[in-house]
Amino acid sequence: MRLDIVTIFPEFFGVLDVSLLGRARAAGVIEVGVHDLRDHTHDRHRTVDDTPYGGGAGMVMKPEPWGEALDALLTPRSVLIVPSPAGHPFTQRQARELAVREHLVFACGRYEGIDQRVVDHYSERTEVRVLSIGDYVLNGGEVATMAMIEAIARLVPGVVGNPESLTEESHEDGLLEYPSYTKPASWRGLEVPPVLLSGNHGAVADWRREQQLARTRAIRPDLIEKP
Ligand SMILES: Nc1ccccc1-c1cnco1
Repeated sequence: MRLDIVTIFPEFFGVLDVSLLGRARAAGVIEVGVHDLRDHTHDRHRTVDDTPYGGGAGMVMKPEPWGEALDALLTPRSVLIVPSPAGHPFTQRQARELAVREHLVFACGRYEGIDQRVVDHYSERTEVRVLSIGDYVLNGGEVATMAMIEAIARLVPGVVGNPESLTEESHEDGLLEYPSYTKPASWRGLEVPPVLLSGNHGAVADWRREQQLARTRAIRPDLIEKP
């Protein structure tokens, strides 16, 4: 898989050289390119934004630099991902779908966003996904991009050492994960649930499933499909 990121803060992604993704890059499983949007400006001030048509506060990112930057990166097999508070929810299902794609290009917008014609133009030519990581306001797409890259990259074969560890996790099966415990069996007067010490694997599996359902009902009833 190849990831390309376009941003006005390329230094923000320096951290990708360490952590899980760093190993994946070293193993050649994932290639990452970070590109400065300002390299696609041609004025003395390297301008990437301007005032919004129709008035209003803030600035909008100009379409021309984005057009030049994305033309240089996108191929018909790419997916253009645009983080946005107005996007479709980024979910584990999205992460799984994107983890098997060849080429992801992330467009990190700032200010009040990117001129809408950029999404409209590329939607005619390639797959575009406008995605939100949650219902809150960030200053730009970089943090959202980092979160999505971590969620996606860890699903790419060869990135995580033990693929088993990818299955029993929250949202992987549509439910929240069960509570976990380790030694000591007693800590500050709190005991590990006895079933987990019983050695009865069937009983442990049943208990864990019950815990998943109870937790999901209590914390995220929205995740439980309506009949
Ligand atoms: N708030 C934002 C501002 C700019 C780019 C993305 C976002 C975003 C993405 N998911 C939630 O918010």
